[in-house]
Amino acid sequence: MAQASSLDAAHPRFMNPPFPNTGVKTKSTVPALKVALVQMSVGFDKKKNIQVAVNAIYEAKKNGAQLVALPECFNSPYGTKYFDEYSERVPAGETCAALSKAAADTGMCVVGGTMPEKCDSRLYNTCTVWDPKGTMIASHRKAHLFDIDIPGKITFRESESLSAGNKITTFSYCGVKIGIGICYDIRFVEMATLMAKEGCSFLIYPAAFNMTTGPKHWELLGRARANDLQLYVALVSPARDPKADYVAWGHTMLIDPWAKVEASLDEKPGLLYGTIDTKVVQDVRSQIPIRMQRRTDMYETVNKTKS
Ligand SMILES: O=C(O)CCC(=O)C(=O)O
Repeated sequence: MAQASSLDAAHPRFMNPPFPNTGVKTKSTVPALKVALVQMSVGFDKKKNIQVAVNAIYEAKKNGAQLVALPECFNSPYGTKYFDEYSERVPAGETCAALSKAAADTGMCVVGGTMPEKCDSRLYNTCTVWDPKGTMIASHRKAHLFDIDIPGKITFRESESLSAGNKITTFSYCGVKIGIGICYDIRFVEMATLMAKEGCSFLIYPAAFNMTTGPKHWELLGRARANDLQLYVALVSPARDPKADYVAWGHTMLIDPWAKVEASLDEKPGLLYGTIDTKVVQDVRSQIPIRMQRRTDMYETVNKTKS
């Protein structure tokens, strides 16, 4: 079961003990992973953003999480005009140093939301992943750039300043194979399919939907990917700031392999806790065996990023 607690940088408060001592499947022979999803406020002060994230990582640890995930653009305002100024080399910059230290200090896996990454003369929207020793074990550059035009509602062209990544990113932690996509990446079922084909039971999407597509598609897409691939999906958003240039939808959520929303936040800052139980993944996949029933003689999704 997943539960929420509130997050405030200065005054952390706990609404619920997130992981009851008896509730987690310690006797199961298949892996289970306690996770915390951080819906934090993001402003113009980069150092403060990093500190809020680090505080949340410590709060997650105090509440028993083994893995903590931050939202898209957690160290920078979201907008093409900000990416260059807030960008850093990966893993050389202050943001990576803070994430590495927080992972090592807490002994948790930290999925570092996203940050603008500078590499040569290019900018990427990049998620870094840190193991409990503080070593970077994966990084994902957003592969599908958010270029849309809904007249009168929202026009956004990430490709004005960002370059796209070109690989599928998965890693293993505590026996659970995990895949990473970033925000708009979730709209592309092929990418999620390839992550599932690599063995993932859990997909994490640091994301920042907006006030137009958020209410229409946020939950729908999360549940669709969970249902298509029969796995857990986490959508991790910044908290909503109505005064920001780009107003995030919020509603961080964890969805189970039945495509049920296990728990979700509203638009305010908070931490969401839940358990990834790979036994549930196995159950759904054996009870509705679509993975065995695909007509690969008719169609197939192929990873072209590998040689
Ligand atoms: O797909 C959407 O509607 C929103 C995507 C987005 O905000 C992003 O990729 O940053």
